[in-house]
Amino acid sequence: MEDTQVDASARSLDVEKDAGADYAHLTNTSIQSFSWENVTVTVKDRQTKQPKDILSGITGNVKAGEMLALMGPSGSGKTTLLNVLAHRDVRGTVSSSLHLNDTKTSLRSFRKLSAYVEQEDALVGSLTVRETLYFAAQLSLPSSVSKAERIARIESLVSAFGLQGQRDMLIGTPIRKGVSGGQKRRVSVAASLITSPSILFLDEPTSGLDSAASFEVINFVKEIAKKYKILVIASIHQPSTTTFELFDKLLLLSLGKIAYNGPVSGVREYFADIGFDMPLFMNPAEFVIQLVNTDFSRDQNESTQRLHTIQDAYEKSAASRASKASSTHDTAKPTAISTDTAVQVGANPLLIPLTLIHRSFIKSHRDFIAYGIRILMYVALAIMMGTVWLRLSTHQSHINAFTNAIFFGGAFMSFMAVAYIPSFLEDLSLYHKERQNGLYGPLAFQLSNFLIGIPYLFLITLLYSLVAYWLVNFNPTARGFWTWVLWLFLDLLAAESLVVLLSALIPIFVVALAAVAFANGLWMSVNGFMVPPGTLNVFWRYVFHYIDYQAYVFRGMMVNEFGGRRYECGRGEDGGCECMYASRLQGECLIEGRAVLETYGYDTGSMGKYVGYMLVIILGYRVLGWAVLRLKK
Ligand SMILES: Nc1ncnc2c1ncn2[C@@H]1O[C@H](COP(=O)(O)OP(=O)(O)OP(=O)(O)O)[C@@H](O)[C@H]1O
Repeated sequence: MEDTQVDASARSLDVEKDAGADYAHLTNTSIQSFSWENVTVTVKDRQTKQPKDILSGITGNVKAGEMLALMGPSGSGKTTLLNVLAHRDVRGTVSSSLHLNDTKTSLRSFRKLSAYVEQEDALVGSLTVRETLYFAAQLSLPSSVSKAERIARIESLVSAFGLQGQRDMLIGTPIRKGVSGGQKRRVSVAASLITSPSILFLDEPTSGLDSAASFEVINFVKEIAKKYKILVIASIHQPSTTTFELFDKLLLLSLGKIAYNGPVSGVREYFADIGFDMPLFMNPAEFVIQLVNTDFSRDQNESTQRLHTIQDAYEKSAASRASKASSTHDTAKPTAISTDTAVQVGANPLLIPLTLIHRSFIKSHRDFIAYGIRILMYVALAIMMGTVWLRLSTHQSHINAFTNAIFFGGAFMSFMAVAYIPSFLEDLSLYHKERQNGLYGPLAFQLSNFLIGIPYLFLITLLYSLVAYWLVNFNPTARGFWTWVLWLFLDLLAAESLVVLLSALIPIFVVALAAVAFANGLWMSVNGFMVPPGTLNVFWRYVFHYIDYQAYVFRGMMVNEFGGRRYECGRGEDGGCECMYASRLQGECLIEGRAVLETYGYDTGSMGKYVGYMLVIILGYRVLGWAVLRLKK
């Protein structure tokens, strides 16, 4: 089952895998230094509503092949600084001066040159390690990078991160065990390096890992940084001593200001010089964090005083002067960044939806719980419906049962689209992370989501109809069957598009669930079954009935059943003919199905028009869904 196209193409080039172990293309030759001066971020304080600096005057730099640790107590501003440095969106007013080599950075050049690894892995659990890197390459590399080169990059990254043994292992889903937590992190970092960035940002790369796994992850990153001259900036909580010592530099923050900025090797000496001796055998990372943390101190005044002493000492220190000097620029002679050696990021936008469809396809056929269970649920529902309304006859006493079955078939099936919410929210979270990394936008996501849904929803429609339609004994003609399939398929397409719209708008599981259930409840009550359209009061009719996709599905299915069928009337005690609906065939003791339709105000023509309305509604939901994703950052 796991023998996919990806494996096949990768295997065909297996001969190159060892050649890729030391891959020159990963080497950064364009960026020698990245520096930042006076980074200040001001927000409107939540409580006082006054301007508040959550970062002020942060200056620093990192050089090719160096690894900088951004540390500080919780709330000290690490994430905010990391986001400013990575040119990501930050709440508040940002003032900063960022330089690559000696050149002021631009967002465009920076995106091409850097990669950002989020705290939470943005991985698809049902892909293998190698497939993950393959899709990262497909989504981020331009078509000018040949297939052989892609494979070489993948293989070199697999070996650089010590993942040879896990190459064909799944990342892992909640029900299928995959690689370990530390290996997952390594895959995330490796995937972000596929574009050969010069600067790598890591947000809490060791969170959730034990100290051995943390050391392993950071050690791999360190080796890569040294070997390929990559500049690494990582925010990190409390590393163990050995992990801490892997970093070259430390930028220690507290309450938005610098408490220390300099070599890791000089921490002990520096703090001893300003009057804070580090006990022997103490983890230096723990020592410095405790020193600048004011949150849990018994004596708040004392800890605040101590922090001010440390921050003032840093301000006056040689380390601060050195940092400022190396972050100041000779703007008269800027060194141009050679963009020809910098990687060209960006896959062909036309191919991105195809790559996303390919990825979803692998995910759907491996992730049985998410997809197979839903199919089984629909088949079970079909059996339930077919046996409840079992073999209805064309006697007039079954007309109501037919109508109820039609309502249930359309309305309940669209209601069950709520089962798609968890899977969609998972895809949405991956999309948000990949969008932040500049891989693709809402259009590619919407398009691929819609296209991948089509065969799947058609399969559900067909399975459901094959069982339920014939068991119930709806209009037993091939034309009748396929017309029913068409309406149910459109129904599910609309229901799923509604799920996408509402879940994109409110991406919280329980709230999205409530919103979709409410919307479906509304569409059910005004679709014409509960209250015939002619009787429905004007507000509900004009505001909601005409934009209710379930109304067109109910109408279409009703016309399919009653448009051309006849039903036998009953016989009274005197043996006379008693028809529930009057029609031209009353003399033959029959009811023409159209008489049933008339009570709802339905005519039998214009099917094309109503199918058109459905397509407009589906398109409308998708366009709105796209707009929501576009507006939400
Ligand atoms: N509007 C605001 N009003 C007041 N304080 C704010 C506002 N916005 C952000 N902050 C504060 O700015 C600080 C910086 O947050 P940031 O997430 O960068 O810290 P952090 O060091 O990454 O924290 P953690 O380690 O807990 O993730 C926090 O203390 C936060 O409460």
